[in-house]
Amino acid sequence: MTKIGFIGVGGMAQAIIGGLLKARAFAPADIVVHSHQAAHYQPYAQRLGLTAVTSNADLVAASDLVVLAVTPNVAATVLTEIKPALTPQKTLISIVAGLTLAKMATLVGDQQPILRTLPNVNVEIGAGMTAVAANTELTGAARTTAEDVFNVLGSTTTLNEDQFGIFSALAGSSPAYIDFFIDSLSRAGVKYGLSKQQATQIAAQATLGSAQMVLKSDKIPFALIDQVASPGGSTVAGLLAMEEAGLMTAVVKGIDATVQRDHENA
Ligand SMILES: NC(=O)C1=CN([C@@H]2O[C@H](COP(=O)(O)OP(=O)(O)OC[C@H]3O[C@@H](n4cnc5c(N)ncnc54)[C@H](O)[C@@H]3O)[C@@H](O)[C@H]2O)C=CC1
Ligand SMILES: O=C(O)[C@@H]1CCC=N1
Repeated sequence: MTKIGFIGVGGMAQAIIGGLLKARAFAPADIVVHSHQAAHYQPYAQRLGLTAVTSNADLVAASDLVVLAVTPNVAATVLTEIKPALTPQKTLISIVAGLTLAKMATLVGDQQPILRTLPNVNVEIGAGMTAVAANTELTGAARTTAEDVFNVLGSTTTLNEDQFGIFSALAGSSPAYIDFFIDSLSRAGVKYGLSKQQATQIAAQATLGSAQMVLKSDKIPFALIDQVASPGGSTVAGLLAMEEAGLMTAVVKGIDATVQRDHENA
């Protein structure tokens, strides 16, 4: 059986592991974990029945797929550390925002098959959106095996690396922005007397249904807006007030700041 190892067991690694376990894509024991704080990963591994190892090198030795899930500031150090344990039979999968295939190859060698990915947190419930880019060493069955890790966790799209920055903003960071929007809707509901719990359920379901409608419909979002905004009705009044407060500009400015920081971190 293919074994998948995670270097770094923070929020994102746990979202991926949770999604893989829910999809029954890997047996718990075939998921190997290590991070620099035993107190964090050992109880987690024990609770889920994962295999915990005590060093990054041991993790690489025990894994066919090695997922780099550390923060960007330590990624280069970790790749240099694991280089001696990597072989061309193993696939290195990075989820680190801003870390290019070329930079990884300089640290672990040109022969290493590598898949650069950018998943989002919704992989945890099988509703993720993940960008993938493979280097020239990753081909055939090995590439399929690596990409399938993310196919079982939701949708995937192959992207040129120069588009990872905008993808990271639109899909990687946006769950936080969409949660912000849902919370704003829900807070408005509380203002009008709904309980926070009920208002959040209503706002979240309306957001979910609207996203599904955009994906299923052949209409663009602007046409769907017109379908909701009845002539002389309440929705158009709300839309105009939101736009007067600068909703679209606020969203685009937020994405600009996200993309800029992603470039700075690269
Ligand atoms: N949070 C998200 O929604 C997304 C995060 N990412 C990327 O995922 C990566 C991890 O992000 P988070 O999980 O949010 O961060 P996090 O801070 O929750 O997790 C980082 C993990 O790395 C471990 N670590 C640090 N130094 C280490 C070392 N030398 N050896 C082994 N493990 C070490 C930490 O103990 C921790 O478990 C980042 O590179 C980020 O860019 C990518 C897409 C989405
Ligand atoms: O905030 C971050 O840096 C990462 C990248 C995409 C989502 N979270």
